[in-house]
Amino acid sequence: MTAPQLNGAQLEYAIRIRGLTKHFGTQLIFENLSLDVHAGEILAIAGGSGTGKSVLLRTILGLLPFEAGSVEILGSSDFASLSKTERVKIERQVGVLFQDGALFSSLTVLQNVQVPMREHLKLPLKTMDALALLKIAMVGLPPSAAYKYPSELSGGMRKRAGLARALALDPRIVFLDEPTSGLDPIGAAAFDRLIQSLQRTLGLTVYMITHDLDSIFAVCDRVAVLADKHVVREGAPMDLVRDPGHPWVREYFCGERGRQIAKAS
Ligand SMILES: Nc1ncnc2c1ncn2[C@@H]1O[C@H](COP(=O)(O)OP(=O)(O)OP(=O)(O)O)[C@@H](O)[C@H]1O
Repeated sequence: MTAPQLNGAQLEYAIRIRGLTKHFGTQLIFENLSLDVHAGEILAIAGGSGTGKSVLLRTILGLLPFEAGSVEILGSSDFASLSKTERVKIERQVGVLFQDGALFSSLTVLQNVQVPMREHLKLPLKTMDALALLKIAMVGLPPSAAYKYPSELSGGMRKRAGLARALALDPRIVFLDEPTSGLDPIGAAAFDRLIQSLQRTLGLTVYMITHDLDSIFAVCDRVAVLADKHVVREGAPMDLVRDPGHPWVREYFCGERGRQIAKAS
């Protein structure tokens, strides 16, 4: 596993969040939330509905403002204080797979994968075609999928196409928003294996929002649990089973299904 580097030095943390406070109007979403994402790990973000998993993702990506705290990505200064040029440099090293794949319906898979390339790289079309086909193969799609439109693909294939687009610029961090939701258990397990193999081969840091206990135990190095407006528990999945430390964690990880999966893994 190759850890991300900054000016030649290995980075310990891919993301560092400190003292984050965020409101929507009068609704407090995060209060003094801190979280470290280790370089080269697969981190699951879990928590009940409405605890802010998606808001945290969008906040890290700089898509939502916040009132206090800091977000550092790949050894940068606080993301919010970066110049436009510095932000673009970081953004190029980050890939995102949104929940529904967020593909453009009027573009083929190949064209979808090329969207970030067109935005950030100045390459001849032939080179972009070759690169996009490579990414499409990397996520386990057949070459014929490249020329299909999203509506012509199964849900699992759309997720893979979205992942190919997230990998378009060879990112160092990949954010996945519920990557296995809507997939049958076999498709979900195959997608988990794909993520793990890409993470190992490319040395990626993976930040994955998930409700899927199978995924958490199969591929995640650590889990961070959101509740009560901050991260209430983080650690290896088995550590959370042994020592839940919070009622939601106990209910989720130590219920019958959690215990069964933990026992089998
Ligand atoms: N743009 C917005 N404007 C106002 N409130 C918002 C906005 N986006 C999210 N919220 C609120 O922030 C809270 C956290 O929402 P979020 O979508 O992050 O939850 P979640 O943990 O991802 O939930 P789920 O697991 O159900 O997807 C919710 O109360 C939601 O209503």
